[in-house]
Amino acid sequence: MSLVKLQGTPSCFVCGNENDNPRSLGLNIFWDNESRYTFISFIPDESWCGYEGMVHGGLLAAIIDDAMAWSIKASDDDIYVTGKLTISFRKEVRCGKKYVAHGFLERKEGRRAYTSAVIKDEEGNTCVEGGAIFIRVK
Ligand SMILES: CCCCCCCCCC(=O)SCCNC(=O)CCNC(=O)[C@H](O)C(C)(C)COP(=O)(O)OP(=O)(O)OC[C@H]1O[C@@H](n2cnc3c(N)ncnc32)[C@H](O)[C@@H]1OP(=O)(O)O
Repeated sequence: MSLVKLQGTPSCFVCGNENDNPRSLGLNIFWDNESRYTFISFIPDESWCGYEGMVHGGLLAAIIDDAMAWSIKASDDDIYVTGKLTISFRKEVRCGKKYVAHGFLERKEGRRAYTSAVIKDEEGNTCVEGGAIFIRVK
């Protein structure tokens, strides 16, 4: 692994900082230059829950969205917004356990960027899978 820390977006709910967005999760985004994916490590706390002890799926979708957005940004300064987001929850994500998210840029076609992402637990099990089409803003 050869991880580079990306700057984050100060106001972002996922990768922002507490000064610009007190409600941000404040997650650090890294880019792996060798494997060419984003790397986000996190340990959810109880405030992330839907059902008790189980992390809210919408919040996991936000992390997946960010992991994919940054997989484009790592090699492209243009602004892309999420046009279509798909997500599959394969295994519950529990508060207090450690997880990693990876986002991959698959390909670009015109203004579209096709991406994918996963969230895995410490044992390497895939808990969440995502895919998205991002659209480059004119
Ligand atoms: C990396 C740093 C930042 C990290 C933090 C932020 C990450 C978070 C990312 C987000 O969550 S962004 C917020 C959620 N997304 C939005 O609010 C986007 C709202 N939608 C729009 O603004 C417009 O619908 C959009 C800019 C996506 C498209 O409108 P346009 O009028 O510019 O495009 P147009 O409709 O002409 O379509 C352009 C191309 O995109 C394609 N397209 C548009 N929407 C699509 C869609 N939903 N699914 C698939 N393809 C789509 C469309 O078919 C077409 O393909 P072709 O060029 O090949 O003809």
